[in-house]
Amino acid sequence: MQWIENGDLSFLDNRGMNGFLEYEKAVREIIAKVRVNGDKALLSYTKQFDHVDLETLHADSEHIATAYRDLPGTFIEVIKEAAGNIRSFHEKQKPDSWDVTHADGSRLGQRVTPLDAVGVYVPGGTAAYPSSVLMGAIPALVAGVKRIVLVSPPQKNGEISDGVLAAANEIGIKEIYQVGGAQAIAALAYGTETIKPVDKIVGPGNIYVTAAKKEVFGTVAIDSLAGPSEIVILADDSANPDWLAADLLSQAEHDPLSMAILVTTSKSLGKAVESHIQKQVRSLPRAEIAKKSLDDFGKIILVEDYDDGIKTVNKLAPEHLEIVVTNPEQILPEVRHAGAIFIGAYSSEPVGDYFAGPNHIIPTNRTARYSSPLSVESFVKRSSIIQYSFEAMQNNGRKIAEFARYEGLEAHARAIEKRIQE
Ligand SMILES: NC(=O)c1ccc[n+]([C@@H]2O[C@H](COP(=O)([O-])OP(=O)(O)OC[C@H]3O[C@@H](n4cnc5c(N)ncnc54)[C@H](O)[C@@H]3O)[C@@H](O)[C@H]2O)c1
Ligand SMILES: N[C@H](CO)Cc1c[nH]c[nH+]1
Ligand SMILES: [Zn+2]
Repeated sequence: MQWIENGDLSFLDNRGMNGFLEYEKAVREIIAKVRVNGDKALLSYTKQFDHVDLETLHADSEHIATAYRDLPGTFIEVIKEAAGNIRSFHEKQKPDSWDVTHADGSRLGQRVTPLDAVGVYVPGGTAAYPSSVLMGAIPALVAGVKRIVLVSPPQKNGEISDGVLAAANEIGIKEIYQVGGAQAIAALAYGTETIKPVDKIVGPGNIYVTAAKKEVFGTVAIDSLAGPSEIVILADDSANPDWLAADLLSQAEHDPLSMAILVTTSKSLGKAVESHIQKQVRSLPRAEIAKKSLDDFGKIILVEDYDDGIKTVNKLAPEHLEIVVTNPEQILPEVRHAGAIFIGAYSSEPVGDYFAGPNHIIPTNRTARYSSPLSVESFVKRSSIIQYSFEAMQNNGRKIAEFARYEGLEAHARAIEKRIQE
């Protein structure tokens, strides 16, 4: 991990969307081929990139039954409980339609309607993510989306992961295709013989998936350009270095491009966290990924005091922020930019990844400055309702016509004036 003791955060300039450029050409070609060759291109790319020769794009419905047989019953219970927590949290986010009738009889309002069809991308290249099935699809279910399509690449054994299928089945998602990468995004956006297009694509994925989402944006909506996972921990001497090391590793193990950062007022804590990381990383199955991520992007940033720490955190605008200081409640109101904020020693980041209820699809790459975690809002749209009465038109028509004429739009003015009584 690199130590930063002079407040220099210029490393942030090298993250962000710059990396997309080198993948854009490859991804454009994949999308173009899917548009022309449909299912045939999906099957051929799955063979090329996932090394699986599929007979069908549909997830095998018999496999759902065997997935249940092969998974431990305790894990199914955990999926059910996590799904319940995620559903309850998202139920609170439901936006309401409203309208107001004024004294002159005019009615103004806002009507909220769910999207018709959405695609949920569930990553599956280097690990399977049943948790992302729950996080991607439950807010869509709560919003009332009728058609939810799940895509995820087949695993090395040639099939979609048991856990992904079981999680989808638990929440009633039936339309599932075993295809991933940029080709899956192209299919969701433009449609193929088997996969009918959707209106919005959500969910995280690797650089190919994200570059493809950027490319199809406009034809469909997307949730965000979610980059590799990030964690920032703001800690003082009161924190347990062994636990902090474990939390930093939890995100470093996702991807060699993940970013794990400790911001601390205590040099001795930093040193202790560093040595715990070295001890812990060796025994991790994904040690190589975690090591690469920490070597390339891991940082220990030494700050003068809490104020300096908060300023640093706000500049980093991380996906996940843990606040592990003596009095975290004092810090919380000062945090302006962070996707999810975990408070105190027991709120370890994986609590949010799997179980607590808030969504784990969260803005990365400093986009927490202006965007929010995936939510029920992501799956609805609003229509404005405008109903003018005779009286409202007589009271306001002349003002509207004046505004229109100022803009040089005579037809607008006349449309209004036809309705005004002399
Ligand atoms: N933000 C979140 O909520 C969240 C959740 C889970 C995972 N993640 C992130 O999602 C990512 C998952 O990545 P992954 O790779 O494991 O799975 P993935 O499903 O995103 O990508 C796998 C696909 O990439 C395509 N691909 C691989 N090599 C290619 C190549 N050379 N050319 C073209 N296409 C290629 C293949 O089609 C393959 O199916 C990680 O970065 C992880 O951190 C984020
Ligand atoms: N931490 C990831 C988001 O950055 C989400 C996740 C899924 N499974 C485990 N973790
Ligand atoms: Zn995680």
